[in-house]
Amino acid sequence: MTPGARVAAAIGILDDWLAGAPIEKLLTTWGRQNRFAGSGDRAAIRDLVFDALRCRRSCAALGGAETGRGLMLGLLRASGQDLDAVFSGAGHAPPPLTEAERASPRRVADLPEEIACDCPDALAEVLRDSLGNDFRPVMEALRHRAPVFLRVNTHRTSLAAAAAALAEEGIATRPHPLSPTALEVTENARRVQRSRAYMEGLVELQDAASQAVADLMPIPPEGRVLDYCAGGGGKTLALAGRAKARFHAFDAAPERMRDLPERATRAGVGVRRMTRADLEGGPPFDLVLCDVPCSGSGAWRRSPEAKWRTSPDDLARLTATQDAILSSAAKLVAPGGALGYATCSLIAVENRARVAAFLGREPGWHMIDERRLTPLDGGDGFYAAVLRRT
Ligand SMILES: C[S@@+](CC[C@H](N)C(=O)[O-])C[C@H]1O[C@@H](n2cnc3c(N)ncnc32)[C@H](O)[C@@H]1O
Repeated sequence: MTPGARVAAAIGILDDWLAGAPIEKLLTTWGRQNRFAGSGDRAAIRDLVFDALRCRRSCAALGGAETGRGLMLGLLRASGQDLDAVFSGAGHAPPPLTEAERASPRRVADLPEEIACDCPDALAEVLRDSLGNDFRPVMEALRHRAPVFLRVNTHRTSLAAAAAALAEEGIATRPHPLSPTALEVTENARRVQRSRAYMEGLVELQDAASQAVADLMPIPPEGRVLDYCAGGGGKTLALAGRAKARFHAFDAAPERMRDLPERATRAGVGVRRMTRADLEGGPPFDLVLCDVPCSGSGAWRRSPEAKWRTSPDDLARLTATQDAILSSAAKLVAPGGALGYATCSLIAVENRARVAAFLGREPGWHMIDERRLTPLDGGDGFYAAVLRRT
């Protein structure tokens, strides 16, 4: 496909997204309906779409309209590309620029602050309150692609040996200060999932801040550990890779854990999936981690759709769920045991405020550790706290 044809495809997908369709579904449908497009074309179109979504407000302002065409025009204008070469009208390329489009603003720096930093209107106030002086730099960081990180399975290998195995396959990495198990991929990230190191379980794809959250959890040697919101098991495996203990995983939507046994086998660790009945009848745990559902605002670089589709009502529903999860999970912790709370959110009401509310309503707990990370630390934004039962 020509660059113009790729842009035309991205315009169509963005128009459907603006009409309310979910982005992953649109990209999959486009791939199915355009089987002539190779993997390079599909990846390039995906990049264009995600780049425009991250910067929706500024792209629309620079493109003169909040349409697929306006967003792509704004995106290409912001990166200084030759618009007439892409919007040529030749072949499958989009039609040439109109006079009005030529007259749109040219530089992101000339736009008002909240538009220039692509802050969603609906959450602007809570983001400003939560981030304080970091508001502008964090929102700016969220306008760009996230780095690719790997977690080295230190159960199987060392950081240096994993980096050497990846380098043999042309994948360049470097250690990252957020976690002793983290490698940042600096070249050929798209090769990772086909690499021997990945397939043999030496490394997993996992954000470095997510690894830092697992690092904060006090794993009792030989004790019983429960990942209470296990999902695909990213945190479960990060915990199990770190220490010898008996690891268990639970999720209110058990189907989310379906790949966990295969991933655990690849990593060479044991994880037992639990049902609600197992939890109700079983002995307590020495550590229970609640990696709760949240706005995902710390991960908006990877999932930019959520940046524009999360409302204050969604936040209210999420905080109620977070409170309920903390209260249920606390009942599963043994005396003297620990309760971990984690979100990939930058919004204070989902973070420290939830822990404070829990400590206010449940006697016999105190906080022993806490960490707040933003994309300025290099990885996704995360919040984690560890509470001890007295
Ligand atoms: C942020 S995701 C977990 C991600 C996962 N820990 C990881 O690292 O890959 C939150 C998970 O909580 C689960 N969940 C939602 N409500 C729950 C509840 N009341 N009890 C337990 N899990 C719940 C969701 O199904 C979802 O899989």
